[in-house]
Amino acid sequence: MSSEARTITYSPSFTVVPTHECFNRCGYCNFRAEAGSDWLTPEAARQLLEPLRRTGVCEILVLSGEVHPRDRRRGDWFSMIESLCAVALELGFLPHTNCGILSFAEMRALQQVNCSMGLMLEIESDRLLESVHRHAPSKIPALRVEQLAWAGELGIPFTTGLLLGIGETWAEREATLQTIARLQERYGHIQEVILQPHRPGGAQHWSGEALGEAELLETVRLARSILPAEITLQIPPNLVVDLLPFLEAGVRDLGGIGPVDVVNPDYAHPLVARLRGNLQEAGWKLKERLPVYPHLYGRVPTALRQTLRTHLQSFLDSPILRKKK
Ligand SMILES: O=c1nc2n(C[C@H](O)[C@H](O)[C@H](O)CO)c3cc(O)ccc3cc-2c(=O)[nH]1
Ligand SMILES: C[C@H]1O[C@@H](n2cnc3c(N)ncnc32)[C@H](O)[C@@H]1O
Ligand code: MET
Ligand code: SF4
Repeated sequence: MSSEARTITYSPSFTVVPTHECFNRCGYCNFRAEAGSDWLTPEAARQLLEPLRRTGVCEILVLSGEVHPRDRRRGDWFSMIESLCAVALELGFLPHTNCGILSFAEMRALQQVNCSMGLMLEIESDRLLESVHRHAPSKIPALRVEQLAWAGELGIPFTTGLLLGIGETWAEREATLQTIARLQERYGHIQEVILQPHRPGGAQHWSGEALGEAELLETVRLARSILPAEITLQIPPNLVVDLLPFLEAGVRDLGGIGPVDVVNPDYAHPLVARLRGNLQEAGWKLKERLPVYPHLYGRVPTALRQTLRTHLQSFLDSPILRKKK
């Protein structure tokens, strides 16, 4: 393999949670809280983000619980997320938002203040609406497929993925991957697919077990055989013991790495320096990337382009990327 092929990327990121409040109750969720839990104000967001300037963080990952589209507080919830992204941008960061199901107008509005966005397809199976997704209307597969198509129509660089080990069959995994491949063929906006193994935490209702690594590895191989080559496969490094077999099977990205994984708070992210060292010993080079992949830079709103260029320049200037003399 050429040295170029032995590169694996990650995004230096920091996660901000507008609210843990969510009207869905996914059986596997360790993140959600009941209505009435705190919402983040733009002032609090500014205080949180200000100290992160010039620390190497590029991406602000906005991950949120959801307020029902027909709830009278939906407008306020949406405005909170929009202003949070605006604050992040103003401070020189690049937002990537995954706040669940959006109306077409909401998605278009968030596009203006995000360099990419995301929504996990999870598993395209109506059967799961009787188990883990029984109380989660946002997880109706047809709704989520429509969201991915809307993002495509709007030309938003997009991250999606599968949540694995939630009671799905191999046929359902395959069908989910095929749907993503079909959407990509039509719109070309999907930059990466996360293969997210279910990991149990203290707060979830459902008592399912963790997905085994051998099965995850098999799924990576399946994904690589179904998805077009321009879609990067991502595995969260804090949810597997040994990354190397996954890299051999075609994983080329580790996603956002920051102080905490708010979705799986019991699983600490590895330290980047340590990860870099371990990967280097195995012949892999760990490299920073922005929340948008290079072939989609052209789809980033013009108002965000200067910030994009600034971060790219700082990558080029950083000592670890400087060429050996
Ligand atoms: O640290 C995490 N980052 C998560 N991310 C962050 C992701 O790794 C990066 O934001 C993207 O690679 C963009 O840079 C998600 C992004 C999405 O669009 C959709 C789902 C996730 C899920 C997680 C997650 O569980 N934990
Ligand atoms: C943000 C994304 O996090 C994933 N997610 C939610 N709960 C868990 C869990 N216990 N283990 C792994 N991933 C999870 C879902 O796929 C969601 O879409
Ligand atoms: C912890 S999940 C955060 C994103 C959103 N609520 C979803 O499930 O798609
Ligand atoms: S996974 Fe997302 S949609 Fe489901 S309960 Fe948790 S926060 Fe809500």
